[in-house]
Amino acid sequence: TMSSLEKPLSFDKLPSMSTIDRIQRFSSSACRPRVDDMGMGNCWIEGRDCSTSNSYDEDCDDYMSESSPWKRHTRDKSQGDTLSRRTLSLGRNHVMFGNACEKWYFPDHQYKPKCDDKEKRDMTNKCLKGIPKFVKIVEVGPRDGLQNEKNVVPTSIKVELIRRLVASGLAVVEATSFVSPKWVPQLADAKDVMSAVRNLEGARLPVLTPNLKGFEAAIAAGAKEVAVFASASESFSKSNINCSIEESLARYRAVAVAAKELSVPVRGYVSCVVGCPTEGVIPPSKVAYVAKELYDMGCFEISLGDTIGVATPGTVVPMLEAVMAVVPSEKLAVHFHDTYGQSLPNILISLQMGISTVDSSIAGLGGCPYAKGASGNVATEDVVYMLNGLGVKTNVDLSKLMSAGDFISKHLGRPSGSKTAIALSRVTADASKI
Ligand SMILES: CC(C)(COP(=O)([O-])OP(=O)([O-])OC[C@H]1O[C@@H](n2cnc3c(N)ncnc32)[C@H](O)[C@@H]1OP(=O)([O-])[O-])[C@@H](O)C(=O)NCCC(=O)NCCSC(=O)C[C@@](C)(O)CC(=O)[O-]
Repeated sequence: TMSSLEKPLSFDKLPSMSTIDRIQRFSSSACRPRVDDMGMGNCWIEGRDCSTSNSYDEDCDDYMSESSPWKRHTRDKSQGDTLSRRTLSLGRNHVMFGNACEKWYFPDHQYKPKCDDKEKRDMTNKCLKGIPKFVKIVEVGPRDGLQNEKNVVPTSIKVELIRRLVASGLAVVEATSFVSPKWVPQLADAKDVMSAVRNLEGARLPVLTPNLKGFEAAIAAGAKEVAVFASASESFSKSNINCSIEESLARYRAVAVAAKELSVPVRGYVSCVVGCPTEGVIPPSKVAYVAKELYDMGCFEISLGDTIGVATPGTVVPMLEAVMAVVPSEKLAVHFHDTYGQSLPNILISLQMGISTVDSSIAGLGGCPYAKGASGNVATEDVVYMLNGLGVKTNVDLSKLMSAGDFISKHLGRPSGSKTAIALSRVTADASKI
């Protein structure tokens, strides 16, 4: 039996707007305590001073060149004051939830390297060195999430969800798919969704297009960016888009040519980058081949999808190494499903390898109708929480994001799939009783 702490929150306990408001209040700079009020001593101030020294960086470079063959691709080569940026951000994160909870979020041993303790400081930076300063999050909930819902979500709810996601600061929100309504009835209202959000400002709103027919319909509805989706598994290609990998690439070349004429950016997906529901293990060389084909036809970014969520860091590393040998890391994104709870470690190792674009889905919605057993994508709230903790910028407001997650979870009538959303709603509920 589960203890009360372990029980998932029931629907009626989901965070209410007043909870969100409380978080907002906690996170406002007006309430920010002084650094030394935060129970973290002066270590971060000291950390900033120390981290600017050259030897610090050189130590890290030695480590990276010894143990990280992918180093040449990382964007973030010299981060003299990495630690201080992470400190400031950590401070914000910390403040957000108040002193009462600090011991749960930031155990002493994790984030308190002392200046005179060179070994500890080096260790911290060896682990954080490759991680980019900024991560672009591509929100795929309205598309990848809602395509898999048993009940079709009304157009007005989809539109409101997209609005809220954009309002949270997400710069890219995948809005819908112009695919066959016979194959994916959940997104049969693509035209109406797109027409309603086409003039929304502040974010790019790409849509999936499996062929020229879909591309033309998308453009007619007002889409300004599209995505094509190939697979590294022959059998998944067949079951998802009813053609072989080569046939799909030929279709996508036609889409890429048409898009180029209109200056419409095309994103490329590769599915089943680690495993396939029918073929099992997929060799990294196959993934690299498909990724390179998409890149060569003009895709500005290639998203590597662990469609059924079987990857672990142990399989992500060789897969990324193979792909990075043919496509630059800054053109790559990772797209993890959370079937085995491996998404966050998979993302972390991807960041350490220099990836700086991460796909995720609000409230962990998602799955693929043609990949049985695949669970939702990694939850955007969980990704933002982790990145905040690492001091990586995302420009996403976690409280507004939670409001979007709350909105869709309430509509779907089930608790959020985001552990962060559930935990924060508990924390703020507890705080309100103090
Ligand atoms: C690719 C097709 C269309 C081939 O489907 P098909 O049946 O082989 O297509 P067809 O060319 O033979 O045409 C059959 C009918 O579909 C129509 N049709 C043809 N194209 C379109 C279109 N674009 N929009 C609307 N209608 C279309 C076409 O006009 C015709 O209509 P009919 O004459 O029978 O009335 C179909 O298999 C399909 O739509 N598949 C989409 C499947 C899908 O959306 N899967 C989920 C997204 S992929 C994913 O989730 C993975 C990802 C990206 O997230 C990454 C990861 O997690 O790994």
